[in-house]
Amino acid sequence: MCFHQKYRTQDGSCNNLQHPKWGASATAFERLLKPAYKDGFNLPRGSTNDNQHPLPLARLVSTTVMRSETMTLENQFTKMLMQWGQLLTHDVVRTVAAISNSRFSDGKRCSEVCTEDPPCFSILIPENDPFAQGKRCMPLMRSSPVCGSGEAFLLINSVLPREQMNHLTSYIDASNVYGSTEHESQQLRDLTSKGFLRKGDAAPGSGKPFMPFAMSPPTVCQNNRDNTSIPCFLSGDIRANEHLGLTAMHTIWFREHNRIAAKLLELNPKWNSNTIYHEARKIVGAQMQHITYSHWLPKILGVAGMRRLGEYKGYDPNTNAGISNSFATAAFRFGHTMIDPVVYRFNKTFGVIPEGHLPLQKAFFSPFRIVREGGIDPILRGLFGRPGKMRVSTEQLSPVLTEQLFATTRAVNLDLASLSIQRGRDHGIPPYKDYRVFCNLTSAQDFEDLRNEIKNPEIREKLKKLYGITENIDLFPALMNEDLVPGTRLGATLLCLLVIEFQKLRDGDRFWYENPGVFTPAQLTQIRQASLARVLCDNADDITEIQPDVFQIADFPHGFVSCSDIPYIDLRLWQQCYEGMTLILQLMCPTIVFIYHR
Ligand code: HEM
Ligand SMILES: [Ca+2]
Repeated sequence: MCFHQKYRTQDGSCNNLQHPKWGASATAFERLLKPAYKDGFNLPRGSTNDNQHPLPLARLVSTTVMRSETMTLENQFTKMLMQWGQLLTHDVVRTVAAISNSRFSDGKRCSEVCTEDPPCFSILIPENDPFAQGKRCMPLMRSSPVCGSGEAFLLINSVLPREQMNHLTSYIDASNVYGSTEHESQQLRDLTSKGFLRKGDAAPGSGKPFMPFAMSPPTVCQNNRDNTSIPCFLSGDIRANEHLGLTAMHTIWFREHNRIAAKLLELNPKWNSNTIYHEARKIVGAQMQHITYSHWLPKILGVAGMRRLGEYKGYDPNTNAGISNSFATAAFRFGHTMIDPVVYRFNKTFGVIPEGHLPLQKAFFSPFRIVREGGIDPILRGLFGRPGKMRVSTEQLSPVLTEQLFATTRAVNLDLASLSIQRGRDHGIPPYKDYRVFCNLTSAQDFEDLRNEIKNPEIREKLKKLYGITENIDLFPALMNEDLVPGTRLGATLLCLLVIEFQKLRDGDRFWYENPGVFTPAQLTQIRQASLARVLCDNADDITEIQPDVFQIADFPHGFVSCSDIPYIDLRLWQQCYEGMTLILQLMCPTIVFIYHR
């Protein structure tokens, strides 16, 4: 039963009143196309005993068409374009992982046995792999299936194909700050205060708080090699410590909640702690939606994609905003091809800090570098003060990601490209060819038929050598190897898949910030003032100058303005009027408050 609630639930349920589970946490991913499993319902295509249409080893695909030593710099956008993409990912998708990393049959670790016995689906390494240093496999465990899926019922001659689950609320609702379940949100809230999030230690200098630490059990972050024992930070999404840029962004948004909560409390001393919490949460989520759709997406989708996305026409209760499996497992991983292998760290004048820049592998799961090496500001300046990595079809993932992923915290290094390819097979993602048809592109019978989207003949030749027939081509590597549609940062099929998903996330969200009634018109005008630059100015330790659009390259001091010149949300529009007023005065109240404060 859904009651008409004023605020989003913590787990996203009851956003759609007719279909309460749409977009909710811990529900199955949507499917754009029927899943493709070897046996029709459970076994991944390309598992080793598949000799009908043998697929190349995921790792071989990775080293052949996904790994690149060279990198071209963006000519328009900063590293923040990548960073926002990852933060956004962690608002909308986290696949529920396997419940164990050991073989069910005998408890041996998947990383040791290198087999495909459940839940292991190990990534085998070709013998002549030049970078593998003698390893036989990288561990991968199959994602948890939805209970009862992946089964054949012989008696009634029916199958339920294996489906995977999203742990997060699909909606862009800042669940990366607040958590995606009631339990998570309670752990993050300071229940003794009036609507604030729990704080950690104070940052030296500014005194602004870090996020609290995740206490017991010991976290992966304590594993760093200098024997310091700084645990991971606790946030709404468990991946917040994955690398320093992401952790810095989480810190900014956690502080933004408390900043807004403090202002709302000042304006409305009578509000109770739940009202403060939910009003602040609503404003934070709305800002994330606004930044995503007004500032970030236009740079990714370009004019062509934004036209296809169309204007917002109001909430559509028939649209299911649940994330689709292909978006999680392939399409939105396009961000992996925008990762620069260096974490830049700048001081106030954009000189390098004494501790220096960092190779990316030293930035994985290392919150101690935030606590001990100058806080979040240097990392944030590195994100908006440097051009990003350009998406180029011959330059995909840096070797840091294909050879040294999580090297500091794991016994066996991982390869991000192999993980995505193997994960696609684990999830039964149909081949690239089928998505082309779904997107109204030509059906590729032959590798030559890919020439409009994958222009480089060498890449087509490599794909042909790897896959043999076009029916075999995995979705992820093919999407990544498409040439960019002019004015966008995406290839043709990828553009189609992202437009569909972002339409659903907007139109299927009853609490979408522009949906009439969610905010008053005057409040909405204020939300539209929001920018990431403003959030950085307000919540970094000491960032006083910034470019108004932090995704756009600016070369300090050119293009930078003082923070006092960046528009802000005037929270006085959230001041509630006095109780006992007549209806007409209550309606006019926000305007009176506004004029009064001017
Ligand atoms: C340094 C930056 C990043 C690192 C180290 C990283 C690492 C990872 C890892 C290890 C996975 C899990 C792979 C698997 O086991 O299947 C993953 C998943 C994913 N990543 Fe990233 N990533 C980064 C940035 C990004 C960016 C910029 C985007 C998008 C713009 C992105 C989108 C995704 C998506 C959509 C998934 C699937 C999530 C899921 O289904 O649970 N990532 N990433
Ligand atoms: Ca969410």
